[in-house]
Amino acid sequence: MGIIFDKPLIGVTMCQIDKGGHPTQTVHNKYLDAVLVSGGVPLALPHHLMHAPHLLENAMTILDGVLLTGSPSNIEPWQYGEEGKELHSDPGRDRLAFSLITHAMGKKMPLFGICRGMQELVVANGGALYRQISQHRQFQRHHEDDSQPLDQQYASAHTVTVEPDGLLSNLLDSTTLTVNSLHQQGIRELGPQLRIEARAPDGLIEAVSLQHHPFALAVQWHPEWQAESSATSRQLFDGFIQAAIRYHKEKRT
Ligand SMILES: N[C@@H](CCC(=O)NCCCC(=O)O)C(=O)O
Repeated sequence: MGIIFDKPLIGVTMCQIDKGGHPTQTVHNKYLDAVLVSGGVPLALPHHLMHAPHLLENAMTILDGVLLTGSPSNIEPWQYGEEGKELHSDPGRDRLAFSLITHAMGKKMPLFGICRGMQELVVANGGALYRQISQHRQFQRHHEDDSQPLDQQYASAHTVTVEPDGLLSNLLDSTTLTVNSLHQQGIRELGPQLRIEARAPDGLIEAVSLQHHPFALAVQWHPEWQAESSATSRQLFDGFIQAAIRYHKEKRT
C-alpha cells in the first residue's frame, strides 16, 4: 500500500461545518487538486479517525505524507494556554490535527501545513497565537475582504522575505515572494523545535519548519490557490510530494 500507481498517498485534514443542520465534513477541492498536480494521491481524513486509537495509527501506516489544510475555524485558545471562548471552533479538527502532527513527527513523515495548518504545527509544538492580529497595531492587515469575489480574496496581498539556509529557501528560486493573506490569527510564540522560514514586512512570522525533520514545512499563505499556474506554489507542493516519495521508499527498505 502507500504508493497507488506509483504515487504517494497524502492524508488531507477535513473540517466540520453545519450544512442545513447536518454535521458535515469538508475539504476544498483546491487542496486535493494541488496534491494531484504535484504527483500525489490525496486521501481526505475525517475526524472519525479519532474515535479509537488504532484507527489513526492504521491510517498512518499507509500514508506517505500529511497535508494540514486551511480553515475559517480557529484553534481553541485553551490549547495554547489562553482563557476565553472561541466562537469559530472545530474541536474535532484540533484533535485530529494535533494527533496527526504527533504521529508524523514521530515517524518523520512529511508534513505540509497551510494557514490554520501552520497554526496547528506551532501550537502542537508549544507555541502560541495572536487571537486577533488586527488588535495589535504593529501589524498590517492580514485578512481578506470576504465581500469580494474569491479571485480578489486570494489575490496577492503582501510580500514575505525568506530566511536564508532554510527548507523554504532550498525549495524556491527567490528570497522575496508576493503572497495572498486570509487569516485573522498569527504566530505570537514559536515553540522550541520550530525554525522561522519567512516573515512579512511587519515582522509577522509567515512560514516555519520543524528542526531535525526531513520535511515539516508550514506557511501562513495559500499556495494551494491556483497552484497549477504559480511556479512558486508548485515548487512548494512538488517539494512536499518529492519528500513523500522519499519517505515511502525509506519505509519499504
Ligand atoms: N482561522 C484561522 C486560519 C485561517 C485559514 O486557514 N483560512 C483559510 C480559509 C479557507 C481556505 O482557503 O481554506 C485564522 O483566521 O487565522
